[in-house]
Amino acid sequence: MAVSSVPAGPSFDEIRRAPKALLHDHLDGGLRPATILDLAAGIGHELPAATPEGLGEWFVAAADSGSLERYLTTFAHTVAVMQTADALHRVARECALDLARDGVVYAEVRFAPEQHLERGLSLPEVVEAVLDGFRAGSAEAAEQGTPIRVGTLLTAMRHAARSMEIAELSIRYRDAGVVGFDIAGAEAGYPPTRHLDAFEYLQRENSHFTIHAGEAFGLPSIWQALQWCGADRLGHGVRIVDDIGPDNALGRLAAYVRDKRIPLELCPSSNVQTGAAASIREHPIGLLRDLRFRVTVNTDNRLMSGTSMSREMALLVEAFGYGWPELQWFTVNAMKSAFIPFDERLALINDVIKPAYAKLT
Ligand SMILES: O=c1[nH]cnc2c1ncn2[C@@H]1O[C@H](CO)[C@@H](O)[C@H]1O
Ligand SMILES: [Zn+2]
Repeated sequence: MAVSSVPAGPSFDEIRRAPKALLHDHLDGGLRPATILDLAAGIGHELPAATPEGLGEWFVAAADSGSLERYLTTFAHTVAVMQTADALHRVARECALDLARDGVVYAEVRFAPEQHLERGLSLPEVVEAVLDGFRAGSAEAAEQGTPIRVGTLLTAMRHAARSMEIAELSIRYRDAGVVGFDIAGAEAGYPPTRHLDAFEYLQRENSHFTIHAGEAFGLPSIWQALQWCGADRLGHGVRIVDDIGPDNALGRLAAYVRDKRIPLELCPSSNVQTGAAASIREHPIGLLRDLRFRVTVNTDNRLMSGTSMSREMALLVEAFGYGWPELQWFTVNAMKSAFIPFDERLALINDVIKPAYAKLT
């Protein structure tokens, strides 16, 4: 008797070799565990584990907390070792190399300059060290045959009061590698409208920004981010499903998000860890894709989730049975939603992404 078998989806290794685009990745959430150990030893910072494997496991377990607030406490250890120009340069260089090795051809990596001033660096020194590190890592990646373009987003912390300064910093460095602005941190109790002056300033400067919204808090946060602050994209935005009824009827906000093609920077593993989704299989990404929202797949924090772009895609292949057409769609969606100029986005889509997926499908 012939055994019929379901054709297997793309394997992890095939996904790794396919070009991918990443819009939501935190620099201080993606350090190599060995680098944290090395940098911590140099400054006498005490860590909860003594080996790279042990430390990697500690981050994932500690971040697996069911709450965004507890998840965010793990960043104390990464931010602590990123307080000198050398350390920032190293972390940024390694980030570009790690993403390139994972097959990411375009990445927007974000971090909060205001969190790196503990040992005397100024805000411009922080930004320059990171931009230099990305340049060095990207140049090495190109030499190794895995070219990557890295754009930087400057994040302001939503509980703090420096968003205007950080917005100005993003404009000062807009021609040197900074492609946009973001706000992050605990969501409940810190609505994005606290930073309205910064967003209005950025709009007047014809700049781009995304806002973490609809992750730990629901629709009001998404509505404010879009209709008060003017965000170009939503960091997570996963709770937009709260505005989708039975029979998939869209409420006015969900309809607006879909009609205006507002990009959703979805981060499946991170959402499971913070409790925004019960499991990958139950993650709203399946529904949002079926309804043709502008869905993108992202890592958020590779260290805290023990993940990579390839792993996030492989998890979706496993959970939802996706094949190359869906993975290409996510990748093109991300590229269309990037903050670099239109002609550069188009070049990556037409010259890099589409030809590679054409060979795979
Ligand atoms: O998923 C998230 N939601 C909100 N804030 C976050 C998330 N991941 C990281 N950060 C925050 O962003 C800062 C700058 O990179 C990190 O230090 C962390 O506090
Ligand atoms: Zn994030």
